[in-house]
Amino acid sequence: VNATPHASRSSSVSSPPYQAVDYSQKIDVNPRKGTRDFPPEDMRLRNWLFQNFREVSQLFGFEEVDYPILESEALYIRKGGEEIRDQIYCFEDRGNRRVALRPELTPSLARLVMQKGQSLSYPIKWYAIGQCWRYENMTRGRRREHYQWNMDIIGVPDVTGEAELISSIVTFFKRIGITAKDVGIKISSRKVLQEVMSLYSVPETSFTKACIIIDKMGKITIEELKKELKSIELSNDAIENLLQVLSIKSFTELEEKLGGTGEAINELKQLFSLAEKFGYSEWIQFDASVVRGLAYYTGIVFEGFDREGKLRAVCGGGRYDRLFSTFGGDDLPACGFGFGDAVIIELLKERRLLPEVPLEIENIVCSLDPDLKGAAARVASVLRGKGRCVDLVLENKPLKWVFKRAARINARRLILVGSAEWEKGMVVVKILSSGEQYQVNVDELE
Ligand SMILES: CC(=O)Nc1cnc2ccccc2c1
Repeated sequence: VNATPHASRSSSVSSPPYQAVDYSQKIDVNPRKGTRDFPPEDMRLRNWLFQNFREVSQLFGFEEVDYPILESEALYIRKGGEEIRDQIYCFEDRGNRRVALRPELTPSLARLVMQKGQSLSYPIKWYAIGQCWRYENMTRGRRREHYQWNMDIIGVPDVTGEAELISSIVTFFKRIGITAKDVGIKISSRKVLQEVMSLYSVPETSFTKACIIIDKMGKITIEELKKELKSIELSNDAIENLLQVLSIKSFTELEEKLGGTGEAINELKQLFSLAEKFGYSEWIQFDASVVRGLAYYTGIVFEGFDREGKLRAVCGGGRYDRLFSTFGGDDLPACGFGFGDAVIIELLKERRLLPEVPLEIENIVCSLDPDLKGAAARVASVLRGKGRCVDLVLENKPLKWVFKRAARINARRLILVGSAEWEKGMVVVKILSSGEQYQVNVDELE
C-alpha cells in the first residue's frame, strides 16, 4: 500500500512493511502500551538499581554477558503448559522466520553456552541485566516489558551453587537497606513433589505439568487447582497427598511424609546448613509450596517474598539440570535466578527506602561577555580534561538565568569567565553553597 499524501495515519494497512502515514498529524508521543520511557529522573533510579545489581555480581566474581533481545521463537516452546508460553511476544520477520522478543534470559544463556561448547572453563558464573518482553492482553493492564537481573552458575552439581546464589540475593537486599524483617526467601525442592508423586506412581511426564499447575496455588481456587491436576491424570489420592505435602513448613513434618533419607530432604538440609555458614539463616525458610512457574526447574527452587504479603515475588530461581538436553545438547548442572526491576521498586516505596538520586553536575561555566564564548569553552575543556563534570552555558544568558540553572543541576561551583580577569589569564570561581568567591589561573583550575 503506497502512502498517498492525504492518507490519514489511522488507516489500517492490508500488508506490511509500513502504515500509510499522514505527516501533517502529530505522532502519538506516548510509549506503546505496557512499555516505559526512562526520562532522566527515572533513569537515575534505574541506574542506581542496576549499579547495585552489578556491584553484587562483581562481589561474587561473576562475569557480565548479554544476548540479543530477538531470539528464535523455538527457544521458548516448551512442554509443561507455562503461562509465559501464551504471552510470548513473537512474530514472523521479513524473512518469514518465527522470532520472539525474549521473555526471559535463561534460554539465551543455554544457547550461548552450547554455542561456545568446550571452549568455556567451568564453572561458568555469568550475570546479565536485560530487558524481557511479554505480550498479554491489556485487560490486566500489566507491563509488557521489564528488566531482569540474572545470575547463573553452570557446572556445579551440588547445592553450594544455590547457596552462593541465595547469598548474592541477600547481599543485594542488605546493600539497598532491606532487612530480613522486610523480606524472606522461601526455599523448597521440586524433588519433594517428585518423591510424593512417585509414591502414587504418577508418570514422570506429568511431573513438570503438575509443578506448573501447583505454582498457580494462591492465584486460582483449590477446586480449580484440583481440576487441573485431575486433567493430567493425577488420582484423587495423589492430589490429596500432594496438596497436603505442599502445606508442610518444617523438615520434621517432611521427614514424616517422605522419610529422612531421600535426595530432596538431604539437599535441603545441606543447603540450610550452608546458609548457616554463609550467615543468612534468618533470611530463609523451608516452604514446600514453592515450585516456581518455569518448566525447566529440576531441584532446589527459591523465591524472595515481601513479608507483609502485599507484593508479588521479588525474585526467584532454582536448579535446572535438564535445560541443555531440551535444546538437544549434553546436560550440564545449572542453577540461577531472575530478579525483576518492578517489584523491588514497589517494595522500596512501601518501606520508604527509595533513594534520592539527585542530578549533580559539579561545575557550571559561563562567560558574561559574548566575545569570550571561546574562552569559556577552553575553560570547560581544561576542567573536563581533569575529569571534572561541566555544564557549559552555550548561549549568551544573563547571570540570573545562570544561577537558576546552577541550582537545578545542583552545581557546586560557578566558573565565570570575565574580560578583566581573562586578560590576566584568570577566571572567577564561586562556591555556590557558601558564596565564597576567588580568582584562579586557568591552568591551576581543577
Ligand atoms: C511486575 C512486572 O512488571 N512483571 C513483569 C513485567 N514484564 C515482563 C515481561 C516479560 C516477562 C515477565 C515480565 C514480568
